[in-house]
Amino acid sequence: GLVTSSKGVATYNYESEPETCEIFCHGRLLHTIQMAQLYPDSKTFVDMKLKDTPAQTLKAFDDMMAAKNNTPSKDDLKQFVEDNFEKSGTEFEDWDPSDWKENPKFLQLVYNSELRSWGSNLNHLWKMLGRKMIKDVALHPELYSIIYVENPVIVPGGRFKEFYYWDSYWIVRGLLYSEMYTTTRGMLSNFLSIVERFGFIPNGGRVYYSKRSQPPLLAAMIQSYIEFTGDDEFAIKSVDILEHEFEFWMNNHTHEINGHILAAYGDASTGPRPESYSEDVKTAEIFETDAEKEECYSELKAAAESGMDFSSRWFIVADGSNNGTLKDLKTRSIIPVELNAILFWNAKIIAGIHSKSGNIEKANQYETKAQEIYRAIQAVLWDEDVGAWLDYDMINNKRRNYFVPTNLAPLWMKCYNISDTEHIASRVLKYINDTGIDQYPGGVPNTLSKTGEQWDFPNVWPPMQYLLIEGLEKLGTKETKELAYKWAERWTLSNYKAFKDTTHMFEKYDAEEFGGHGKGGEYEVQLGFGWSNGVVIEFLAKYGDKLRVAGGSGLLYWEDRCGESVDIRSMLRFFCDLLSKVFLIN
Ligand SMILES: OC[C@H]1O[C@H](O[C@H]2O[C@H](CO)[C@@H](O)[C@H](O)[C@H]2O)[C@H](O)[C@@H](O)[C@@H]1O
Repeated sequence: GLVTSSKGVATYNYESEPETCEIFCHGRLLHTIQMAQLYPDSKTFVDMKLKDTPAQTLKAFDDMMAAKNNTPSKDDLKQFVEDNFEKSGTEFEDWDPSDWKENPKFLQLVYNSELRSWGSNLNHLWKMLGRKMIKDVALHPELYSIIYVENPVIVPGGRFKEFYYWDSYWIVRGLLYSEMYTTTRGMLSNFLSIVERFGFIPNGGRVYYSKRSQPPLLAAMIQSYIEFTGDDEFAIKSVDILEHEFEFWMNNHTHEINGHILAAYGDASTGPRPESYSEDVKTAEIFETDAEKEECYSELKAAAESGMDFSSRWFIVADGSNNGTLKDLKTRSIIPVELNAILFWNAKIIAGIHSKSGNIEKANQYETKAQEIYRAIQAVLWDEDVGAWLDYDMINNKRRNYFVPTNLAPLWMKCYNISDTEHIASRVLKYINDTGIDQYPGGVPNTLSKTGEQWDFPNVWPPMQYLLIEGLEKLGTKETKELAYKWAERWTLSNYKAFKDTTHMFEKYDAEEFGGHGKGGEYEVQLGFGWSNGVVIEFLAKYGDKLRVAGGSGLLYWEDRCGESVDIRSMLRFFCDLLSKVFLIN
């Protein structure tokens, strides 16, 4: 749906939506095909290309249904899909990024030759993950579920063949370290044009994602691009659109809590998620009325907007705890820490761009907005006793004291009283100690609840490790910096072990196993993988002078600590350590 101009109030316009939504977002055809579960992955169908217009396809569908007395067999439906759709993938053409470099400078910052050569592999992976759309998508958007963008994009990988909004933040940072400035700028221009078309950035680059977003990190991507290139002009030209996206969130996603305005995730469509249709129908089966089922679908889609689909983080049961299942999702009633910290960041970045261009009035206006969000976060979400910011439950009017890495998100964008740094650092370190999150060999788990959902224990997610490590690093005390390095080392070496064992980078990893990959949730773990590569490239660039594998600390060191894969060398080292201690004591 198009929206008002960038000077006006940003709002959804539900009237207009992409034409292929008739096929891929809602309606009888989508329902019938997806409920037949023709493919192991529900996303397969909604990524296909139409052979004829949506209207003709719907007519062919109605004719087929009539001919089969409205009870087609699975084979009839398979045949219908084969006759009327093409496999996905035809929307792309080969693309070799012209700005790709064999030896970006970050590689020279990596001391260890094994890790350097891995960094070079990761740099090569950008070529595998690049996607450029054929012009036919622009000429005939009514035949595709993919949203046309002019410039090639780097995608997450596996089943995720289109851009994903928040993934792109870590992808863009990796690309910047790889010095792929043209590709980065192209991706940012795509996003800016999408805000102009949709009023906000959809969850991913498909029409079926077009009524929900993801954590709004475009301003932060532009800030990263400026940091690396010094291209202030690009930011100044983009600032109206950044304002538009910011106002969209503030106008459509906010709630008043104790006199403060704070945002929550949501969604503006009806029905199950098209890409996981039968899964959502099954989850909602337990509800009797259509209205209750619709509420359940909205909660599922709001959780998808958060990027953490799915997690006990969003469960609220009758006693107010998180001890539930997907039927207990109450995402829309929870004020999430990171979303508000990101909105604070947006306002700060916009203020900074205005002050660069000399628009002091606008700079002050956005600085004031940032301060309002900061005050709201401190008043409603910061918990002095706990030592962290906590999500807020609007049903029970209380903070939710459950560990999620995002409880420390404000450290990442310095959304706290800087003159209070020492105090915050000591509270936060105590929180880390109290929650026991530092005890896992494969990284900090997303939550401490084991539900089988992919954003719960024991899965560890690259963007969350990044957020924690960056936050601790920015806090800047000796202890927090040491912990940041320890976690960065563990993360990088665990990813390296997984890569050595499998030759793959994974979308998520396993807290309980050094070098183990994640699992659970509604689809198989994906390979590729955009944000994983981006995070590791940044850690190699930042910490590569200290990181070591084999011989020194590295893999052996971490595996010893996990009590797994203990080999002869590490056993010897253990006994040597023990002997030296005995001699020292005596
Ligand atoms: O198909 C199920 C869900 O898949 C996506 O979510 C997961 O992958 C995304 C791409 O890496 C990532 O951004 C998200 O955090 C993951 O949970 C998609 O974003 C969901 O909307 C979709 O329902």
